[in-house]
Amino acid sequence: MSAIQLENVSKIFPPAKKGLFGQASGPGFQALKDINLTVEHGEFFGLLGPNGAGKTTMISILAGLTQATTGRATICGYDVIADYKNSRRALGVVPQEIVYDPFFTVRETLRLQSGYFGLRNNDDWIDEILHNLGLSDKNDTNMRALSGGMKRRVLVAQALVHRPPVIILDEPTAGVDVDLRRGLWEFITRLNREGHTILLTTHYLEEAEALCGRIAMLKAGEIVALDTTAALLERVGGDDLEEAFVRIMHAEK
Ligand SMILES: Nc1ncnc2c1ncn2[C@@H]1O[C@H](COP(=O)(O)OP(=O)(O)OP(=O)(O)O)[C@@H](O)[C@H]1O
Repeated sequence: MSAIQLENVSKIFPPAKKGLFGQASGPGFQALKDINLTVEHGEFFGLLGPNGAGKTTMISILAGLTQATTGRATICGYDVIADYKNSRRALGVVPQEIVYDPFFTVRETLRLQSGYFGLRNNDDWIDEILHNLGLSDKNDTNMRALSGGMKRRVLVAQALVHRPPVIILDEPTAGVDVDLRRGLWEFITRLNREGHTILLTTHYLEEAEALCGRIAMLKAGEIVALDTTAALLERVGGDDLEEAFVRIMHAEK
């Protein structure tokens, strides 16, 4: 049983409705085309692709936030639709968008998140997460009083409160300073060493090159490369992953 599995997953977003009677304005948009992907337990996996390639759509399907039009997705063997509760329990997602409740402090936010998973007395683990993300001194700070980078740290913390075996990070280092980047990657690498499966999307390709054992590249909803980072670099050539990425994205199909 794999950590993450997508079998023949396609996603067509319905067309926007317009007019008095809400007529469909077009054929809809195909964001994912017949995706087959397996991530094994313990992998540090990179999902790369240009803006609009379909990365967030794929993550939303795995998190049960968007339904695939066709195909099937599982987390630790749990179907993301039929067995939503178990699949969601096995997964921690750090979303790309910064969303938060402005009425709570950092600790209250994390206690609330723990409550969603039925976890009481989770403060020891919350303390450890806060420490590792450099947030200990923001414990009692209201969410709206945090800087953008600090709010992002809280999103990471929220994804980890229930100690999920699979962690998906959707561009977690966008807009965060060098210190947090380093701290965050140390912490995530440690979690990976302890057995957590990590799926990361990022536009910082040097981060992906340093961290990910295997990489999938998405282009216009299709997987155009899938291999170990080392094999990709060797096969495509170039000095680094950024050059390999550019070559793959510009290659004719
Ligand atoms: N709710 C929606 N309705 C219609 N189209 C959508 C919807 N959500 C996403 N799309 C379209 O699907 C495509 C894939 O979007 P997605 O957000 O998955 O890309 P991405 O690879 O995560 O991009 P980025 O790197 O910019 O975050 C885009 O063309 C986007 O406009």
